[in-house]
This record gives sequence, structure tokens and C-alpha cells, in this order.
Amino acid sequence: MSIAARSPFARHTRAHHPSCPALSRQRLRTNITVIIIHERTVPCAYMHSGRSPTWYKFEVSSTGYDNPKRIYQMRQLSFASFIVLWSHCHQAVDAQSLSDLATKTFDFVIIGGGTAGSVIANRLTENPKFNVLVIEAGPSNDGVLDIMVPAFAFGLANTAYDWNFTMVPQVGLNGRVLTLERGHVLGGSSSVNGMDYTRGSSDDYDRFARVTGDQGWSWNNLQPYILRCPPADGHNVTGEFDPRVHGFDGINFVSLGSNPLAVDQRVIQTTVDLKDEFPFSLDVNSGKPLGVSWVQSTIGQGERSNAARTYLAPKYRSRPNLHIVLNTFVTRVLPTGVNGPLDLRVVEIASNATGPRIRVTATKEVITSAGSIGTPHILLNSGIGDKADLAALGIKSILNLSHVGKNLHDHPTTSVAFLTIGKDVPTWQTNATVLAENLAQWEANRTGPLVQFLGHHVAWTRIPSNSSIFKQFPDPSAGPNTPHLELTVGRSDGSTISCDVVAVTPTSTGTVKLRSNNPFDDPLIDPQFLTSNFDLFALREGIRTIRRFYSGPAWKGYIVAEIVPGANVTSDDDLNEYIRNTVSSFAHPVSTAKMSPKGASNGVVDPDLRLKGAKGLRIVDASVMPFVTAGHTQAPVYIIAERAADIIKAAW
Ligand SMILES: Cc1cc2nc3c(=O)[nH]c(=O)nc-3n(C[C@H](O)[C@H](O)[C@H](O)COP(=O)(O)OP(=O)(O)OC[C@H]3O[C@@H](n4cnc5c(N)ncnc54)[C@H](O)[C@@H]3O)c2cc1C
Repeated sequence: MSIAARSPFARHTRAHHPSCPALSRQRLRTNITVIIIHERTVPCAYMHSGRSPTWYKFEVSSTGYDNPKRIYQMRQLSFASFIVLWSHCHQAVDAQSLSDLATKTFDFVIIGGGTAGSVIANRLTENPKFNVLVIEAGPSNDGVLDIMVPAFAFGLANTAYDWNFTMVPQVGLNGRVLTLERGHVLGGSSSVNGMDYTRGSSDDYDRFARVTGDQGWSWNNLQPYILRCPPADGHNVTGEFDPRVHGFDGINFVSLGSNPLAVDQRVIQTTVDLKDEFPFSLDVNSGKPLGVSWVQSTIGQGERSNAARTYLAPKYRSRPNLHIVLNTFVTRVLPTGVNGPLDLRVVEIASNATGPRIRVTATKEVITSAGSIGTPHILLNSGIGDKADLAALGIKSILNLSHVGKNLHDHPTTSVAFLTIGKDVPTWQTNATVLAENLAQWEANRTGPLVQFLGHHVAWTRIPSNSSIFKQFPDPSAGPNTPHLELTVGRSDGSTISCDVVAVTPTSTGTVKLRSNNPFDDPLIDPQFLTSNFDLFALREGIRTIRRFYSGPAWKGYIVAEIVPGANVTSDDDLNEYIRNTVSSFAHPVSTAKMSPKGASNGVVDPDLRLKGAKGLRIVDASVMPFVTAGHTQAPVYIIAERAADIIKAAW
């Protein structure tokens, strides 16, 4: 059952409003006015060809709502998506339905219907005796083209599906202010992410086990949960992955790229020509990711496989014991007020900043799955965090846990791009006719170029052990199977090749703090990028490594020139300046409510993910990782959430 109220505009589907590329002003049948106020070209983070897709900025006004003007951005062809977006944003639960929640009984209340929250909701409601409520701040993911179509993944930043966070000025990046995308929609960041599926290394999980004192978090002991995410795809994938390291009956889809790229063979040839430095690795998810492997993505049956589509599929959403409320913001968790140990089973919610605050109580547990930014934000607003910091903002402390919001790890990334002799062919990014054709194919049978997202290969490399940097820093990686660098080789759009260089074992750590005592104010996010020289060294090393990759024989006569940073940018100082001016977040913030051993004074949760110093509340999301894994972070979140669901079920 879903409690989400129906939108008055829900009837405005794609069928009612076909694409309208020439639109400049459109009055719809309802009271919405849409005006294109600004047209701009968004530089493609992953391509340096200068042929970025054109986007449009909309000012939207309506009567009858308390938030009459909003600015949205989207592709021209996505006007229909705009209508879906608008209707979803206004599927607000009315005050009556919201206060009705306070009178109902729930065994578990899950804060955040994101990646982890969807897994927990699914697994707990397998038991018909558990009545579960999920509270999600964002709208529904249903029918949103930019979420469903894999190739449109970059269209989701700065929309209503993104929290639109900005960071504090980064001292390590010449004071630049970066954005941080986070999913603000059912399915959370799995609904907006780049869909890369990487578990990280076996060392990463063995280190989780070591630092938490719980062998249940080790690579071997997590295998039942790791194998719940299978690769499934229509084409012949022999030689592109290792079926022995995958399960085939999980809920999520994971697949291999289905549209061959012109450069694929050159990449594979490089793993032969330069095999000492860039060996072929059959499966990035074997626990030993080092080498060049085929990319695995959370794409299935031609569509993004996000947690809302899979773990909250209609057959699960229709369970009578699962209740999902959308567009509803959790402001705080509160004590039950019963004498005895601090018992945090009350959740305070509101539709918006000025609306009434309603309290919902869980009879068994509250599970916070609001992500690495949302979770510490809610805890701090609740008075759970560093007592002195909270006092400075006038917030009464209910639990002095100084590590809340500390220890923020994220992956800094820069890029390298080359000009090739490859010919530009019109693509959906550059040509409206091609886009219309590709979209028609995708809509007809979920195939074609729009099922692709970026390239097919990634190289995972280590900084050599005799490198000078290890005289200044201990090796920050979790072990010898663990890469220091991710290099997205083989991403080509015809005439250019681009490559993300990612430092996947960063040593800079930062914070998530409160800006004010108003829960509706965005937090202060400060990853402290490149404040550690190790991270700067790693990115320099990454740029030099990628230059060696593309100087292999397979690329002779194909690569014409280096576009950025440019072949003349070679000295440490010049590379440092380029890196400081270009680094952005790879969108992998974690560890802001990290796990530590039972009884340890550091950390925020114990290895069973219970909040330290209280009862009634667990945290299950990316914030509990003690370190960032050396890979993308959604697979670890799925794995953590699958095990957490079993821990919770066992407890009850
Ligand atoms: C742009 C982008 C690209 C990425 N690319 C990749 C990739 O290619 N591969 C990969 O493995 N990982 C990628 N990631 C990272 C990965 O998606 C995340 O690490 C993972 O999904 C986080 O899961 P989570 O459950 O911790 O949080 P989320 O999935 O973000 O879920 C948190 C949920 O809580 C909700 N919420 C937050 N605060 C509140 C509140 N106060 N009240 C109610 N609800 C609230 C949010 O709206 C959200 O739905 C990417 C992330 C982004 C944003």
C-alpha cells in the first residue's frame, strides 16, 4: 500500500504532452505556466569535444502551491519529462494524511527511501508480521525518462531529483566551490548515479571486519550478500566477466555494456601490448580488481536498475505491510520520553519548512537510511553529535557523540582528454534527429545507443611500492589487492577520448556540519579535498599513468594530441595547478557515521549498526562505512544493507 497522495497533475503524462522542442512559452490546461528563461550549454564532464548537449532552464510558476516559483533545467526533448517531474514534485501528502500517520502503528520506520532504505524496506516486509513505513523527502521515480534511460544519467543534476548541495569553498582547490549531487527521489542516489557496479576489493571488506572487530563484515563472510547482485544481459558476455563470482537470483540487475565501441579492441590490445602495467582482469568484482576490466553496470532490460525499480518494484510495493510516504522531510529523531536508557523511536516529519511537524513512533526500531549527508544532518539536528558544536547553534544535546558528521571520505577526480583521428558521427547528444530515433528505439524495445552510459572499460592501478610518496605516508589502501587509482580508459565519442582519473584511497577527510539550527537549511559539506599531499600525488601519478596507457602501440596513429591538461603540462607544479583547478567529487561521500567496535568511544554505530549510547535507532547507508572502498560505492551499500536486514530480522 502507498500512502502517497495523488497529484492533481498526474494525468499529464507523455501521452498527453508529446515532446515540444520549439516550445518557448506554453500554458497548460492547468494553472501552470512554463517559461524558458535561459538557454545554456552544460560542459560535459566526461567529454572535452566542446560539443556538449544543450540544456534549457525553466522558470515554473503555479497558483495554489506554497512554493510558486522554481527553476529547473532539462534537455529540450525532455519537456514531457518536465511534466512528469512537476507532477511528482507536487505529490505532496496533504496535512491530513500526514497527521493520520501519527495515529498508525509501525514496527519499523525507515528514514530515506534511497539505495539502502529500499533494500531494508523490501527485506523487512518479507515478514508479513512487520509493518514498515518508509519516509522519503523526494518524489517518485516512476515514469521519469531521465532516470529510466541509462544514457540520460547526466541529465539529473540540478533537477528536483537532486538535493543540489554545494560544498564550502575548498582550500585544496584554490577556494573553488563544488556541487555535490545526491538523489532526492525514491531510490535515492541509485536513481541518479552513473550505474557503475564495483564491489571494491576483498581487502576493503577485510579491513571493515578488522577495524570493527566483527568478522561478519569480511569478504568471505559477506559472500551470501555479495552474490545477491547478478549480472544479466542479452548479449554473449563470454570473456567479459567471471560467472563464478556472481549470483544469479538477486533482486537488482547488473549487466555488461551492450553497444560495441570503436575503441574497445584497442583497449583490449593494450592489455596485451603493455600487460606488465595494464594486465587484463576478467572480473572487476572478483575481490581482486587490479588490471583492465569490462565495466559492469546496474542496467537491466535496457533500463536503469535503481533500488526503487527493483527492491521497490510494484510486486513489493503492493505488500499490505509496506507503506511509503513521499515528498516528506524528516527533521529530527526524538526520545520516546519513557524513563530509562535513551530510546530514539520517534521521528519528526513535515511536508515543508512552514508546515506542521508530525511525530511518528516505531514500536520496534527507527532505521536511518538518509545517506552520508542526510543521516548526520538529521542526527545533528536532533541533538546527537559534538555537544560543544551543537551548543554553539543553540541545539540541546541529547547524546554527545563527537564523531557524527566527521570522517567524511570522498573520491576526488580530475580528467585527461585526447584528440583522435576518429570521425564525428552525429549522436543523440549533438543531433535532435538522432536523439528522436534513438529514443523511439529505446521506447519500442529498450535497446540501442541510449542503453549505453559512457565507456566499456576501467583500469585499476596501484602506485608502485617503491614510490617516494611512501616515505612520507603509510600506504592508505586496505591491502595489496586494492587499487590507488581508477582510470576510465576507452571512453570515446568519435573524435575525442576522455578519461576520469580518480584517487580511490584518499587520505583527506572532512566534515558534514550544521549551518544553523533550522533542519531545512542545507548542511555545511567540507570534504577537504586535496588537503593531503598523498591525494595530490595520486592524481599526478594517475595522469602520468593514463599517458603511458595511450602511448601504447594500439593507439599509434589514432591519437593526435592531448587536449587537457596538454602535453606541455608535465612538471609536478604544473600538474598540481591543473589538478587543483579541475578536481571535482566523484559523488562517493561516505563514513560520516562510521562503524567501530562495540564499546569503542570513537565511531557512531556498533558493528550491528546500532547508534552508540542509545536504543531504538540503527543506521544503514553509506555513512556507516569505516573507510571509503576503492571503487564506486553503490554495490557496498547494497551489500551492507542486505546484511543489515538479516541482522535486524535476527534481532526481532
Ligand atoms: C551523481 C552520482 C553518481 C554516482 N555514480 C555512481 C556509480 O556510477 N556507481 C556507484 O557504485 N556509485 C555511484 N554513486 C554513489 C552511490 O549511488 C551512493 O553511494 C549510494 O547510492 C548511496 O546510497 P545510500 O543509501 O547511502 O544513500 P541514498 O541512495 O542517497 O539515499 C538516501 C535517501 O534518503 C533521502 N533523505 C535524505 N535526507 C532525508 C530527510 N531529511 N528526510 C527524508 N528523506 C531523506 C534521500 O532523498 C535519498 O532518497 C553516485 C552517486 C551520485 C549522486
